[in-house]
Amino acid sequence: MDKQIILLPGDGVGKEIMESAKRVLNTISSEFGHSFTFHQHEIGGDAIDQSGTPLPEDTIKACQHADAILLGAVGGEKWDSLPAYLRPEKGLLGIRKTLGLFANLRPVKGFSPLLDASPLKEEVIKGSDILIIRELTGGLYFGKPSERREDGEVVVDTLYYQRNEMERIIDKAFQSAQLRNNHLTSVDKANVLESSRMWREIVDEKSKDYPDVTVEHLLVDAAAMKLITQPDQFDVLVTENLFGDILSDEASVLTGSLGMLPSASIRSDGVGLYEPVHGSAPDIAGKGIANPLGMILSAALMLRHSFGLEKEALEIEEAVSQCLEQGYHTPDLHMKGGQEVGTKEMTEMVIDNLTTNSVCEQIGTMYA
Ligand SMILES: NC(=O)c1ccc[n+]([C@@H]2O[C@H](COP(=O)([O-])OP(=O)(O)OC[C@H]3O[C@@H](n4cnc5c(N)ncnc54)[C@H](O)[C@@H]3O)[C@@H](O)[C@H]2O)c1
Ligand SMILES: CC(C)[C@H](C(=O)O)[C@@H](O)C(=O)O
Ligand SMILES: [Mg+2]
Repeated sequence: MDKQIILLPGDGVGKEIMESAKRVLNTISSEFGHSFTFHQHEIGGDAIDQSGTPLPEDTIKACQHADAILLGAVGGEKWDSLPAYLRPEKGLLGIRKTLGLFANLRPVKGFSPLLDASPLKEEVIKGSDILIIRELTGGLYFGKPSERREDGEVVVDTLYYQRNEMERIIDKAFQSAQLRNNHLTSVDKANVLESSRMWREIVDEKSKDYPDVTVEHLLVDAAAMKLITQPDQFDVLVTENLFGDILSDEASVLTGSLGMLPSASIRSDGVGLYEPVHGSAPDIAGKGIANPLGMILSAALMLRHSFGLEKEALEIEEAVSQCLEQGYHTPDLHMKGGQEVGTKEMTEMVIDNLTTNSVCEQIGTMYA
């Protein structure tokens, strides 16, 4: 299979972990006889430094013509004092919006060797397997106006959604629930927000089209509590943009580290963008200790979702699982025993396991 893949390493640890993903994909392509061609472009702070904008035109064009996109992370202190419209994060929001990537799938699946790496009790997190579906191109992130008023004393952010923007993500969530365990939790703040009332109304309307799916509504504050006290109550969780951002970082605690979570940003058809859930981690950037697994697992999601390469995706997931079973872990994973390694060594171990795996064991798909 011949594929053109755009790499957007971005800033901080983004560059370090992108190298890991590229190496793993090169291994997969030579093992399976595919041809992946990589084209690297700038986004975020890196792009501001090079071209004065967080999302250059040539990056947009390249992404529009690609088969898939991998993104590392954007942001960092260096650019913190820039006005909001020029910050690195605008590059990420811009590419998501420009490509119409309204559905962000964030699978939260614990690997058993990491049960003791979480501060939560083993019996609580055991078997955690949740698919968070986050609306990605609407809500507070994109509503206008978003401004500080002239006298400097008033600020406004606008939570704006059109009905169809809610309908399409809710449909996606019901369909994902049907491919998993037919249970959907919808998270909102319908006791306060008008937008959440419309959201809940749509979920109830849509549930008639998916009679096999049981639906539970939760208010976001209670959902945040239940996510880490009774994670087994969740299977597919759907929510709007900001709630999904916050809940997914919280849910990463179930897996032992934020560095473990992959994600897929997609639309109904066309190109998909794959990115770990975490950011540029300025506190550890440049030290060679970032956990590359969220990025590597994002590459596996890309193979599965954009290219239909299920076997190859499973091979990567299995190789990651084997590394952890062998005790290899980066410092963010507070595993008892085992061997602490850096980004490069961890990547090396994944590649080692990939090249020695003769049979691919089915470990279940990361998301439906
Ligand atoms: N997708 C993205 O590009 C993205 C996502 C979140 C935050 N950000 C940006 O990143 C910058 C830093 O934000 P933050 O510090 O709040 O969040 P962060 O996700 O970068 O880091 C939060 C904590 O998690 C740790 N961490 C994150 N990824 C890790 C990894 N792969 N391995 C080991 N530890 C890891 C960090 O060291 C830090 O302690 C900000 O500019 C923010 O806007 C970007
Ligand atoms: C960097 C930021 C704009 C981004 C978001 O809030 O969407 C990040 O936190 C994420 O989760 O992908
Ligand atoms: Mg986030």
